[in-house]
Amino acid sequence: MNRPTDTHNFVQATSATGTTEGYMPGFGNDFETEALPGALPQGMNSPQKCNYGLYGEQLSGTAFTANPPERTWCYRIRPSVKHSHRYEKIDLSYWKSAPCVDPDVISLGQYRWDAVPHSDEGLTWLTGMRTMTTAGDVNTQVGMATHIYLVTQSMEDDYFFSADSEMLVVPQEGRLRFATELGIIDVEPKEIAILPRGLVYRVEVLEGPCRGFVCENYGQKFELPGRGPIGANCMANPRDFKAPIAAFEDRDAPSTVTVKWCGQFHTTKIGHSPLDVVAWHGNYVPYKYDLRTYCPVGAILFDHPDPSIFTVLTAPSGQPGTANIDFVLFRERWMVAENTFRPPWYHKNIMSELMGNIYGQYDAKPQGFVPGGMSLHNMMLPHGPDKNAFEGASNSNLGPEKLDNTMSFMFETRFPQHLTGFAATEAPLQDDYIDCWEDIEKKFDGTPGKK
Ligand SMILES: O=C(O)Cc1cc(O)ccc1O
Ligand SMILES: [Fe+2]
Repeated sequence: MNRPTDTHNFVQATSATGTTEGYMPGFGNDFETEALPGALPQGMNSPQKCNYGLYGEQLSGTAFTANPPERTWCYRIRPSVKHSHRYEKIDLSYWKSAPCVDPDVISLGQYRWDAVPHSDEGLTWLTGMRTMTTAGDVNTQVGMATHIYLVTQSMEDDYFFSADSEMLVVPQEGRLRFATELGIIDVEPKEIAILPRGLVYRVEVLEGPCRGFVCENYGQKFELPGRGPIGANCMANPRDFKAPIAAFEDRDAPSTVTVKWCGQFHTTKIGHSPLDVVAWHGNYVPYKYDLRTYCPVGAILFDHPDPSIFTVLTAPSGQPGTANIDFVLFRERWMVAENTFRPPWYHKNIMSELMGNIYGQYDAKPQGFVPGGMSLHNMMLPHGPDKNAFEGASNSNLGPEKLDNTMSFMFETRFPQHLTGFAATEAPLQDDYIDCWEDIEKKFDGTPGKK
């Protein structure tokens, strides 16, 4: 029943559906999985002695009394407290946390970047993380950071967890493996992965170089948005979210565990792989989601709805309806609205909008917003279609039109986003971005019906 995987001699459970796919379907489910038969206690969490000599350990991702509480019970070869050194601070100077306001940087502005290029330097998940913006405050667990990752090297005997954040990973190039305490998640472009706060993992390169975007969520976890009148179907469907089946390695090797904690990085040494959870059950899990399964709902007669209609996941704040972060997807879809200016309208927004292009062309910006590139339209800063998009969309024949080969996304937060020094000076900022609106002409001449 159990099958070893190709790397590091993992022993992996069989999936709930009896296949060897490696994942169990469902968002927010209470899962159970074991990589060795009988490793998971039944009917109780803390038997006096666990089978196989395993140690029971609970990972709590919400307050005990949250509604619903989220936690996972792990049955592991060694408890995670076993480490041989005090934590030492280490410097990962490109990975920033809020509050991070550089007095030499002006965050007020409309900004756009080309794809950050790879370098010759070998970079891992930790050394290759490049923070672009930060918002809120990591210490009070509100807000977020956005990063670009440039990864060419696997972590070998090095492991990581973030006590600060849940990480939403949006690959744009290459394939990555997240070997986690709870199992293995492989992702490639058009998929996303979510790594919960506190979960230990190692990141391996399956096919490099790898580039992508990360939203580091300091606040409450991402959840599915309320569906309101849309009802039970379409948008992101719960069954398309996949949690890994249990997989463990029993490996003694000098190893490090790096911890991100209150914006700082600390490392300790252990003598074994911490990916030694043989069985687990619970609802606090890493997961992946295939963006191609997102079923967009939109305007089918006239006008252009707010982009909240394309929300895949939302991380709530304490204020109902006002997210800490929304993760919004602009993917292939039909445009059919009659007598309508179809691209996004010109607007100012209290939320700040960080966008990334996974592939193709975005309708409001036919040029300049390139795959791997990002743009930032900060709190209350006007933006909208560039001159070409405006002219095209206000003069085209409005038959049904398929927007094909297009996938961009937005990390939208209630907090203003501050640029890092890297974003302002090292990343390929397009100095002429605001010129895309420069040639917008005055058409008004006092004549009604002017086109
Ligand atoms: O600015 C953007 O391109 C994102 C966006 C898209 C949309 O359809 C409506 C509003 C909005 O902010
Ligand atoms: Fe916008």
